[in-house]
Amino acid sequence: MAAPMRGMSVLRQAFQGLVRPAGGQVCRQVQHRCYSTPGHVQVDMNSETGVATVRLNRPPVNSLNLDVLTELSIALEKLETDKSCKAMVLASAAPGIFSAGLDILEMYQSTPERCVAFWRALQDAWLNLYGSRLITMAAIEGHSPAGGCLLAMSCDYRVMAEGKFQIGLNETKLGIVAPFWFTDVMLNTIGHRETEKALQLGALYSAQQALSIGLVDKVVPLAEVMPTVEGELKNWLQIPAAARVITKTSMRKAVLDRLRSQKEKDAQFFADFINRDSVQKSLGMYIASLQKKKN
Ligand SMILES: CC/C=C/CC(=O)SCCNC(=O)CCNC(=O)[C@H](O)C(C)(C)COP(=O)(O)OP(=O)(O)OC[C@H]1O[C@@H](n2cnc3c(N)ncnc32)[C@H](O)[C@@H]1OP(=O)(O)O
Repeated sequence: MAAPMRGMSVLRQAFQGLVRPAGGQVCRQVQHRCYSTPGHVQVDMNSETGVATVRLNRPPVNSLNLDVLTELSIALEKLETDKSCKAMVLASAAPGIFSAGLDILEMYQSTPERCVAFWRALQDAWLNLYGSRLITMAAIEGHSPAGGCLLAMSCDYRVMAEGKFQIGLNETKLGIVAPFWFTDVMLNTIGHRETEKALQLGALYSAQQALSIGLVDKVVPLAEVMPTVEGELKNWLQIPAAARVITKTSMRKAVLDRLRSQKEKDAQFFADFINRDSVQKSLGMYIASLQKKKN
């Protein structure tokens, strides 16, 4: 095993294959390279097709805390610079869930410093995903509220499982406000009128409803989600990459630049907003309602 390089986190080095994380496995096969770490993001790179599958793996609900977001960001950075990688499928390793969104416990009774660090990690993960040169597809095999919906919307294409699962930006129901860049992504996905309704109501949609407003692109039985994504990828992979990337970049640049130009202000705003007494009270009540659901 290579010695860790100074100035580089062990986590980052592990993802770059320089060190083997304690207790983790780095396995390399002829066609698949899987970076399986004790962390919460699994990357399986198929070097024959150039398609990487990135699975969120933080059971029970893949809530996005500082660690998950940091790992996701690093995984995306690594794939971005891997010349053999052409496409990325974002999926979940936890059954019945894509992601429950941001970890509410990161926002409840946290310190302002932790809130800022957490928000920066979210900003970076999102900038890497929305700004990726890769073809990105979301395989939504379960619930996908709030931050989970943001991740899915930030991909180029979404396939969702039919049935009881829900997707949407439900922030207002928690007494919080979707940040401007969540709104921008939703505007780019479903248009102004639907976004106004969706955000004010904190709407969570069934897969069929999401399909009808263009929030997802295809709805299929659960077992068909991955095969459908793989089939769709074949179409996208046939398009000359440079032309596709320039088109994608030109359509997303304004939204990406809007956040890039005010990252620190946005992080500070989040920390101040989330620590307001009224917001903390709403979050406390929402957490209690999640607990009560079980009893
Ligand atoms: C300005 C900031 C913007 C914020 C954007 C956000 O992302 S805020 C997060 C919003 N997320 C939600 O509103 C989702 C809340 N969760 C649910 O509705 C359900 O958990 C879900 C996803 C439908 C899954 O239901 P299921 O019945 O399968 O699981 P259960 O509710 O029993 O949850 C299991 C345990 O996970 C805890 N949990 C759920 N969601 C979160 C979360 N987002 N953050 C932290 N923890 C979460 C839940 O409380 C359960 O915990 P337990 O200790 O087992 O009781």
